[in-house]
Amino acid sequence: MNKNIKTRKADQPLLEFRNITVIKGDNKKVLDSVSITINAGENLAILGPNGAGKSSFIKTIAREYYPLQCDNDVSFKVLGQDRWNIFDLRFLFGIVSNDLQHTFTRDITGLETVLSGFFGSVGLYKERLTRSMKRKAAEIIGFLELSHLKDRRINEMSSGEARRFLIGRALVHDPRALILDEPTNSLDLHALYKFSNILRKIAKAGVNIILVTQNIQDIIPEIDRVILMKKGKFLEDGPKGRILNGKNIKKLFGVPVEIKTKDGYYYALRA
Ligand SMILES: Nc1ncnc2c1ncn2[C@@H]1O[C@H](COP(=O)(O)OP(=O)(O)OP(=O)(O)O)[C@@H](O)[C@H]1O
Repeated sequence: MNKNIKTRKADQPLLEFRNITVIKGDNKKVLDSVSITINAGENLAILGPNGAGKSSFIKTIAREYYPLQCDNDVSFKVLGQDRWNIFDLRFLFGIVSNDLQHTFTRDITGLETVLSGFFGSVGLYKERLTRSMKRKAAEIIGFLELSHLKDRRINEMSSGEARRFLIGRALVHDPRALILDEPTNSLDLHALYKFSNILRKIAKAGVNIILVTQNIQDIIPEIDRVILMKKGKFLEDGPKGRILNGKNIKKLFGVPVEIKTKDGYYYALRA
């Protein structure tokens, strides 16, 4: 993978949110006074049950959702800056969500999917492709072990394959962090293992991973920090070994579990 894709040093935190509250629908606090600092170079997971507010948190990073500004002590900064051009911000964070995947239903090949990342479009129209764009897309596709599928239409791929192409699309801009929203949804065991290995490869190449999930076993060994989220709030935030215990997981999902670890992965077994 291109050296540029490695983490670039930043003297500011990648993201600094303080007291972020987002209200949606019928006065529902989808985020309730959330505070978090993410430093450059950190890999983290946000773990929580359905409806915890995980996707809303990602939408707030992407500025699809905006926080209330009722309090002076609200911070909504990315790389030390409050104001952002929305496109710059979305290229800074490579966001791959199930919503995005649902927009890729047309006859777009894997290669076109990745190339469309340069334009923030869904597939290619009359965009001018440069040689360096083509070179970079081929490099990323090779890195993600997808070369054999590059000419296949995305709507004729398995969920796992399509998702990897969407990750490729997000990587064309050398994002500071790759934000993945429930990336293992609908993957079978084989696809899950494959996906996990590819994610580890991306993290080892120096791309920071922000993984949002409801499955403990999605947390790859390269992720050290875990945040537990429920009802729009962050309940716990810290090193994985301290946070992932039976008591916390019961608090989160309401079921008694025993936590086991193997080869750097964590598993919740019914207690
Ligand atoms: N635009 C919106 N309008 C109304 N309610 C919303 C909106 N966005 C989110 N919500 C509500 O906020 C809560 C949190 O939703 P969100 O999708 O962020 O949770 P989640 O943790 O990602 O859940 P899941 O794991 O099921 O995807 C849910 O109750 C959801 O219905």
